[in-house]
Amino acid sequence: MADSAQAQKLVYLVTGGCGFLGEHVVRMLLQQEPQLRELRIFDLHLGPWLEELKTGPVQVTAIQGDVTQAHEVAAAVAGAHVVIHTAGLVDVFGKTSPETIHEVNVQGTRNVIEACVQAGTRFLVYTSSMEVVGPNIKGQPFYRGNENTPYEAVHRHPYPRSKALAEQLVLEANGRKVLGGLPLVTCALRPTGIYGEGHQIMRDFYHQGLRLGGRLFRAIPASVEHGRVYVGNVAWMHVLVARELEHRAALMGGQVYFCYDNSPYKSYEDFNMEFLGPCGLRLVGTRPLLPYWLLVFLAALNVLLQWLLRPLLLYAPLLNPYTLAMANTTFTVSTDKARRHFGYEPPFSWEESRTRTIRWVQAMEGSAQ
Ligand SMILES: NC(=O)C1=CN([C@@H]2O[C@H](COP(=O)(O)OP(=O)(O)OC[C@H]3O[C@@H](n4cnc5c(N)ncnc54)[C@H](O)[C@@H]3O)[C@@H](O)[C@H]2O)C=CC1
Ligand SMILES: CC(C)[C@@H](O)CC[C@@H](C)[C@H]1CC[C@H]2[C@@H]3[C@H](O)CC4=CC(=O)CC[C@]4(C)[C@H]3CC[C@]12C
Repeated sequence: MADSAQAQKLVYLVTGGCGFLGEHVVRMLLQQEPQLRELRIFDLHLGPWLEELKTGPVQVTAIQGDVTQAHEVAAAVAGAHVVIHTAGLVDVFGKTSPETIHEVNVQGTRNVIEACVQAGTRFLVYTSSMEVVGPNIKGQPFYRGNENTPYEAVHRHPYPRSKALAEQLVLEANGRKVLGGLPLVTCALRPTGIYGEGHQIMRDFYHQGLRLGGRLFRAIPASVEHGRVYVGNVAWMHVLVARELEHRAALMGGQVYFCYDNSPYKSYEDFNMEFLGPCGLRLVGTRPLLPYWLLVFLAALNVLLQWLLRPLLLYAPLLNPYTLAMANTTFTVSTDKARRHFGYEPPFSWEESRTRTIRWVQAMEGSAQ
């Protein structure tokens, strides 16, 4: 990338740039990256909001494309200095087949890596996930863990498997010679459960609560903590890593970093109520209203119903065996590796993150407030 002596401006490519995280990364780059000359936004589904971005000083290029198509990826990467690869299928609800999840998340990532090598693009930031680590299929807790905490990462579900395989490809690609002979510098960021404006699962919980008369029913013990991180802080970490990779290649290249901020450790459901409560919903029960065995049965019933109804409609409820197991296993992160390696500090405090998310829920159509 250009050093301070050069006036050269940079070309960034964000794959998945129209997604929940991707949109925040795109907007953060436009606000916070002074070296940006062109921002390419590559996505299967382009959002109409992109048009409003084309009035600024940075050239914004929207590219409708599919990461599973190597030639489309190669065309988008050609000439880029930095690639931020967020595109992926985030499906733990059985909406897509395991093959499709693998094709997008693994082969798509392989296509991005090869495109960087062929094009001479030297810096690649990959959006990995906490799920690469866990919770594992044995339900072992990961309590205030960090990037070096020993943990048996064992996955059967196609989503975490695909993220683990893709992350491995990215880290192994670090140091490969790209066109021109210089080394590729890669880095993987592992967000915990992201929340904030645009979070579809939060939207689903909210609408479920509205359908149930303003109530949600506790299914998970309050003692089971799940790490969460605000989308704006995750976006900032991506921007900062992309900027620092060149100057700190020896330290950061081939590394993984958890995405973290000062969001409190709570159960998944109690954390959601930080935003849904002020918007008129109530979480019924100080402990799970149903015994765990019954939840397991209902989750399995949902899988059967999904299979039976598939020829007619997509039935993909929040409760299934995987989501129940995830929600019931503590997974929290406590680390400062990103601060130590590239000076990351979360720009949004917990209070700001909470306020922004509440305002977004309140603005949702059909709000109870
Ligand atoms: N949402 C979360 O809590 C977390 C998400 N992540 C990761 O962050 C990344 C972004 O996730 P979200 O923003 O939540 O998901 P999202 O579904 O909102 O965004 C993903 C974007 O990728 C695009 N995409 C999907 N398949 C594509 C393909 N074949 N070609 C091109 N674009 C394609 C989608 O159109 C979408 O715009 C993913 O890689 C996910 O694994 C990691 C940790 C937590
Ligand atoms: C129905 C109840 C049991 C309810 O509590 C289920 C909650 C469930 C939908 C979520 C619990 C944990 C979430 C996952 C976690 O935040 C880690 C993730 C990382 C990602 O990369 C993508 C999203 C997710 C898998 C996230 C999905 C929703 C949960 C399973």
